[in-house]
Amino acid sequence: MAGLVEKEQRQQLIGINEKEEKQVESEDNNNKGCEFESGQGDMVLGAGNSIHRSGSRPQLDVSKAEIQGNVEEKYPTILLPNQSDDLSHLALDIGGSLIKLVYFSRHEDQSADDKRKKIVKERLGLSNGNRRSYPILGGRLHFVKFETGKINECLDFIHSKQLHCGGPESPCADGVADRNVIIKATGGGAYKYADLFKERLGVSLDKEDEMDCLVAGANFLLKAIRHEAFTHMEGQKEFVQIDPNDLFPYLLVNIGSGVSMIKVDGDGKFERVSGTNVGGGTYWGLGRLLTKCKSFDELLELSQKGDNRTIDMLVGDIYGGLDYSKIGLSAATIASSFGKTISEKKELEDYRPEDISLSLLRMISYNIGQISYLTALRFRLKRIFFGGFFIRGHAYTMDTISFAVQFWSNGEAQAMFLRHEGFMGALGAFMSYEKHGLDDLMVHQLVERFPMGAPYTGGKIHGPPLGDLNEKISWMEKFVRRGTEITAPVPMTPLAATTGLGGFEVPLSKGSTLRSDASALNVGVLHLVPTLEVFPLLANPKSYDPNTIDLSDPSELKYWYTILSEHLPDLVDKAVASEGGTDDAKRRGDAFARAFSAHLARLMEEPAAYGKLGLANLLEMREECLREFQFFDAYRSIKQRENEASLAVLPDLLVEIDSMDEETRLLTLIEGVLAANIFDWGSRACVDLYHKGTIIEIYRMSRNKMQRPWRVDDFDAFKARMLGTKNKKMPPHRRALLFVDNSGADIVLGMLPLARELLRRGTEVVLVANSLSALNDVTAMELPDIVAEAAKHCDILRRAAEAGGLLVDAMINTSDSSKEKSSSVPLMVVENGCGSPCIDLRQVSSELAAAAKEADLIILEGMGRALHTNLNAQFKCDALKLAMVKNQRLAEKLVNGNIYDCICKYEPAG
Ligand SMILES: CC(C)(COP(=O)(O)O)[C@@H](O)C(=O)NCCC(=O)O
Ligand SMILES: [Mn+2]
Repeated sequence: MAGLVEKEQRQQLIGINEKEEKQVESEDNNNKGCEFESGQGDMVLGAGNSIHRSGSRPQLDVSKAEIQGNVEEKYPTILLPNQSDDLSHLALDIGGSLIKLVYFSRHEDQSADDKRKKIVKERLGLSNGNRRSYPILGGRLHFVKFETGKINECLDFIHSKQLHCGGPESPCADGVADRNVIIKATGGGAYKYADLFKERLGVSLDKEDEMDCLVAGANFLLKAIRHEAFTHMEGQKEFVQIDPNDLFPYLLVNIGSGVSMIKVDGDGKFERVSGTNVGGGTYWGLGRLLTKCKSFDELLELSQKGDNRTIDMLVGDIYGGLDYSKIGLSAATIASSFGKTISEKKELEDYRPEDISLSLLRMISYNIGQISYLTALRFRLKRIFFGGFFIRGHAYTMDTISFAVQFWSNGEAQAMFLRHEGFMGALGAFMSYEKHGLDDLMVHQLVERFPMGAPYTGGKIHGPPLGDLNEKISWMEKFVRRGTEITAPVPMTPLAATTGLGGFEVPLSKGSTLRSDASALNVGVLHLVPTLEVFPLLANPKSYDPNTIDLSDPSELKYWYTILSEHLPDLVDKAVASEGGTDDAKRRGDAFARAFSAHLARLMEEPAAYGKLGLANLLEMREECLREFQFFDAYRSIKQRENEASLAVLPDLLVEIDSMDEETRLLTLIEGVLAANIFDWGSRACVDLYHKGTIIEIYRMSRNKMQRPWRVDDFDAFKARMLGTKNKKMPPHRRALLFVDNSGADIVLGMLPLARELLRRGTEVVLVANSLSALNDVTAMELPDIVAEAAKHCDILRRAAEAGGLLVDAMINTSDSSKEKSSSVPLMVVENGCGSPCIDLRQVSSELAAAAKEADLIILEGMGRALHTNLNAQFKCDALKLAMVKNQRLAEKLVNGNIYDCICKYEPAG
């Protein structure tokens, strides 16, 4: 069994259902090839060790499969030791102008094979029984596009990434697939280019129906991606929260060359109920004839500089400049598209192509919006989602459609758009591989992250997202060599004003800032983390928003952009030093700085590029970006130094604390946590302080300054719950989750002494720490060693740590300590599933979710976890939020206070 658990770190875990499990077992026993069926499709075990499957389904090698965990479980997990990591897949949507690719790559497992995880699993009774019957592998979904006219670039890309063979880990001979590999594809090009794919890559394209794919893609996006749908009115993008349980029915309007209106009633349940032949093809066709434009994008770009009033007949033209207010029409409303051209003695050449393009665009968008609304009305559909190549993120198009829907519905209905709309078909094709299990993925299992590579390059790059580190660096260098600034693609400025009553003013001149199609389809990389769960103690998971600071306020965004930009040189120095200051590290440091700056610039231009942007996302992006350039722990040596210094004074602190009465002790402990939270390498002000004294001097100074009342001071209420009052005795909490923050004094002199007090009172303590490093935050990997060191000076900690299985080595040495172990409540460490200074409780590790089930007290510590995020979060159990505010602006904004003010916010279970 132990061997199995260890293997789990290296091998993928695959859940199968009962029936299959027996078959796998029997296959494994007699090791003979035979066919086995599953509810999900056929897989054929070949003679020998490999498995062949029919059609295009993923290949699983189930040879030497072992059941992991309890065989009595309904859906036990099995290990597939011979299954390689190459369950990568690719699907294509080959349209007339663009080829869209969706492909999957496995996560590199950054988590180490540590004993802590094994113990936590045992203690918390964590099994893999909740995994579904088919695997969703941890990995990333990438979205890439190419111009169809440059299909060879697309083939080169697939070839370079070996996507047609199953990913870089399983290259195929001479770059041509040696077996009959079949790739799912949709769109007309799946027919047109089938031979080319066969010739160049040796693969066959399995054609999937376009509409099936479209609907499957839309359903997946709407159910599984948090900020997928948005409204777009008068230039304002607003994300709409879709309840996946209340999605159907809806109207999907796909605007391609023509327009299809599809009533979607469920997964795979849809009907094309209407449509119009006046669509994208009409705009492009008529536009080409009338303006001589060479491409759709060029035509669209022209419209940016257009004034349709020279072409369209407006209500004001008919009514002598007045509104026709009796029927609700403003003077600026278009009475007749192109109507003005009949009354004038002008020829085509007398009109500006820009104006023609805008008139056409407005005519067609408006018409589609209107018919869509009427169709929705006919079928009593509340929601209308628009997608298709015609939209391609173009703000003016979306505004016009939205306007039409709003106008004709009297404000009752709203048009919605999808961020990944350009990839719906490709995603749907991808989902038609039956074993991915993507269809029942849930929002909390997907994390959208900023893509590295192409997106920074100004919108005209059709190249691949960058894969390995060398590619990333050489890509950066390419730009440096050329002296090209890495710029974020500039979004369109969609600020066309309306006149209110049914007509648009002329759009602002924005020809130079139009974001062309190539970048409009940029979306993040979707990280699939099947083990993530919603934190079970959230009182209102549906309305929970982790971010306290809303970055949709431009001045707020500008402030944090400046802060993070200013921190950058120092961070790069730390990161490079943490890797020994080698030339390679310097090169990576430089590349990281450029990539991060480019991301920041991109978000400044278009904050909602990857969904709703909060401060926590920015702080996480910085950490993700460091990891992309292989800086896994930039503050490694600082953390070590601070841990050692703090552990040296811990025994004295504990003696001091133990000499106090219960009440003074509790207050001193809370003060201690707040004071020690000053050791924060993410705060500019604090870092400046560290030059002025030693760790211990600063800690003393901080403690001496602790003066109540704190800026938010609920200590008395917390004390009453902990110690009771004269009239009311209170039982200890059963289990407390302590979300710890920084290394050094923060954990050693702040949170551990508090944990010790809780343990002393009979409360189990679970220290919740980061899975991956972020700034100087302590990680779950590091904590057992720190606890072990502290335990050398303290019996309470030692016994609890032993009871919690934390002192594994110590337990092995003292065999009879197991009896003693039972005399204490346990102290445990769990990872939180994040690698950021903040925490989004919608997506936490399964360990934490399991630990939370017994918990009745939560203590969130630090600015990232208790202020930037979760300050307003409500919990089902008692919650204490402790932090020192180490930023003047934040102090003013959140608590009307000053830098170094403290927050002690206690909220009893609701
Ligand atoms: C990154 C942090 C949230 C970390 O704070 P912590 O959670 O460690 O208390 C915080 O240091 C921060 O918000 N820093 C940026 C602001 C500044 O430099 O003032
Ligand atoms: Mn921190």
